[in-house]
Amino acid sequence: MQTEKEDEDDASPEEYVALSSFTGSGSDQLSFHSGDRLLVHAKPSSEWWWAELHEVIGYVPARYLRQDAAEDEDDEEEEEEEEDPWQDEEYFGSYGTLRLHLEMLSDKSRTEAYRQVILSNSASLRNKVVMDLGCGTGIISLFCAQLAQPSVVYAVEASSMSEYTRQLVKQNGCEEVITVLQGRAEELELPERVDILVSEWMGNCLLFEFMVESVLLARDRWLREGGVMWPSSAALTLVPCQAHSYYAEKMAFWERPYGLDFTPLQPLAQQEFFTKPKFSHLIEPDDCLAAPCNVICLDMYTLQVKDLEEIKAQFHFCVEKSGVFHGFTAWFTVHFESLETGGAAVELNTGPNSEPTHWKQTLFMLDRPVSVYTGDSIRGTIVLRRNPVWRRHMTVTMHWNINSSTEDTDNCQVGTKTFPMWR
Ligand SMILES: C[S@@+](CC[C@H](N)C(=O)[O-])C[C@H]1O[C@@H](n2cnc3c(N)ncnc32)[C@H](O)[C@@H]1O
Repeated sequence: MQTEKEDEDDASPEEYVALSSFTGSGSDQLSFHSGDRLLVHAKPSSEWWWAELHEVIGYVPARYLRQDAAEDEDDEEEEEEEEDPWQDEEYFGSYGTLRLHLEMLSDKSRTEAYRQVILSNSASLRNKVVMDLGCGTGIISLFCAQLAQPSVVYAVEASSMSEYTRQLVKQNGCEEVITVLQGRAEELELPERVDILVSEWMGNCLLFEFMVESVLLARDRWLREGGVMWPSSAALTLVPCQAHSYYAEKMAFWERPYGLDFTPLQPLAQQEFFTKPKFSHLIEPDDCLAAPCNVICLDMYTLQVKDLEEIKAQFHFCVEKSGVFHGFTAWFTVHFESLETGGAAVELNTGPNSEPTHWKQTLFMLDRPVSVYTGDSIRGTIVLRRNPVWRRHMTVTMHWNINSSTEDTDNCQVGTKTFPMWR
């Protein structure tokens, strides 16, 4: 009797087209460019397939491939009917429940930053028209109505939470000022342009969920000439770091549990725990091996939706203390410009030197830790590539190069790794 796997191996390879470029890490992953045609020989897991390109064979991430449109038009039409690339039902479904709103409102640093922006700009907000895009429970709109005197706040919310937002607005006596509009911002009509567009759109590693696209589209459509964006700019910060306890918990554990050698499970552990980034990581400032560096800076006035497809930056860290380089940690900061003459900008920093927020930080583990020494340099690039199909997802590719500072070694170690978030 043949096993399923043998059946698969015997089948003739299927042709797939690459939706976007991919740079393989390690010797068993295959690199390819957008539009390349690959022959898939086997699908050992739902995430990684065994494929061939120009007579070279290796593992490829399944989510980068799609069957040829010409061959499979009917299937594709069916698929597209079934699956929304924005996954709005799931996305807005989760914002229709209290769990996420409780998490966000309990995050004092986050919520207080918005409160502070409004309070410190209350004089300038007088008689202004405000849009609060993705108002959720309406907290930012309520701050505007209570702490300043805008002429109107359009509180836009696509999830079913908006029904409660209306009640909260009424309950707090703000119905004269706040107009709650239920629907996707992209599909709504406002009676006028706005002076201020405020939104809390940031996701893990700044961009995940890509709500920022809705904000940019609303800016182009509804913000009046000279109007203000809050946040006004955003930065992604990166640092090479140690992660001893996470490494011990997920990888070193298999070295000798109960006195037995379980190391054959380590490659599996690497695939299972280190392929995707770890959200909700809290890095100790002491675990930073170098000074953190702002790798990406986005200007919310000039950023374009098309810029989000691929954001690439270079980094150069100078190792400040010897240790084990387990990976990179990323976090973001947003700035809110002041409207008052001489007023200070407000900053919301989600890094390890500020009060922890509900985003915490994002940890990207290398496949193998590397010892580094004071004076070594770590140079490289980071590329945030939006998923061409699943529009709320992206991959983060890091390429790095460690140059030793010690004279007796001519040691240059190079690595590349692509992390899906999540597809
Ligand atoms: C991160 S939450 C912020 C909620 C609220 N502003 C706060 O600070 O607590 C983002 C909210 O935006 C809503 N949202 C996301 N994209 C939207 C869009 N295109 N149109 C309308 N609402 C949207 C979500 O349903 C969610 O409630």
